[in-house]
Amino acid sequence: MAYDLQLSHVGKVYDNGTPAVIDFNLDVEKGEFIAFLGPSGCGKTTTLRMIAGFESITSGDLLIRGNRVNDLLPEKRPTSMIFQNYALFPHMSVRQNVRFGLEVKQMPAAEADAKVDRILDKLGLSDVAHVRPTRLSGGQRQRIALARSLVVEPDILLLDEPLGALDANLRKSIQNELKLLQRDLGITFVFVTHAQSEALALSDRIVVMNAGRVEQISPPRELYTRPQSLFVARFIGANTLIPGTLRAVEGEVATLDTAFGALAGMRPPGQPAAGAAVSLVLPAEAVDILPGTATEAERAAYGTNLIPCRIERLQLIGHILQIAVRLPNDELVNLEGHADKYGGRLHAGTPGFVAWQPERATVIAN
Ligand SMILES: Nc1ncnc2c1ncn2[C@@H]1O[C@H](COP(=O)(O)OP(=O)(O)OP(=O)(O)O)[C@@H](O)[C@H]1O
Repeated sequence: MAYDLQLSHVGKVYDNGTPAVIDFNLDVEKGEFIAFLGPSGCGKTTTLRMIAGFESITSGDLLIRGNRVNDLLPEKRPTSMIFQNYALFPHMSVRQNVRFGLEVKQMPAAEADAKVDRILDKLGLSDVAHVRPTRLSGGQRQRIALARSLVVEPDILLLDEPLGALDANLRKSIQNELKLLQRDLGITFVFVTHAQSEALALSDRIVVMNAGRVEQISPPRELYTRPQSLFVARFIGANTLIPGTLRAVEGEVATLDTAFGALAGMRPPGQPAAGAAVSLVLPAEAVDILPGTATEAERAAYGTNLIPCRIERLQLIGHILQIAVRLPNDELVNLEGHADKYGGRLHAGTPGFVAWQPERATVIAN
């Protein structure tokens, strides 16, 4: 398999001794959309800058299309980078901004003009080609930055929080544009964000980072439904974590002993031994709430995965029922479900059960 981008045991220690990135491994296929996601300071930008060549690599290897590029200058790499503030030249027109990279490459004028025309057209900027970017909106400036990066036809486009400066509505619409553009061009995108909704909406795979290390690399849905560490379970989605000790693993299902009795979920990665400290990760969307009046047969469908609770609050918003329940340990859990599913059987101030099927929850080692 030929990869577009490979990071093999890549590490970065800054001159002041800060270990910003530790043993980073990732193979990216051509045309993939990869997001680096994690809290502030976890090493996302440093990793992106190492790929671009703006930051040196302390250890490991960086390969682009099979060629080691550790020591290659940024302008010699087949990458283009978009910065959060776009770094447009204010004294140049949109067209001049976009054309700049081709001039640096000393491309013949006619060829450069044709390429610039094409990309301005593609991004809907032809009408403002002669305007200075300072007079344009955030969304338009974002598109100019994209045009300027894409006109040089990079193999890999690197984006550092490119939507961070936009308001929520514009962000949504540019997200869609970005995804369509990426599919259309078929080039590899590596995208840094600390907004999980953005990473989940855009990426083929997400790299979750924590304190310089990679926690998990997975497609969005898998990250959501099968977190592999407590950090990921806390960082992504809305999960309730129930601590316990591992009792047994049978096939794909693990049972753990908890303060609420024996509970079951999908087995953890690796081979933790019986008695190991583990947690059950219960995604909000995996939970069914049963009324206290549920029949024996209804309850039996969940095996031992039933925790008595008190239904504290119900609020109907459109056809979505928002439910707050209190567990026996006093923890408040917020859930929501389609109103039809509950058909008026739940009542605030009454007892109920939190219930789930084992395959909808995950057991992970602490
Ligand atoms: N030039 C530098 N010199 C020394 N330390 C640095 C430098 N740049 C970043 N760091 C440190 O390296 C670590 C990783 O920083 P980095 O900017 O890569 O994180 P990030 O995940 O991109 O954060 P953010 O989301 O806030 O941009 C942090 O501890 C940061 O303080």
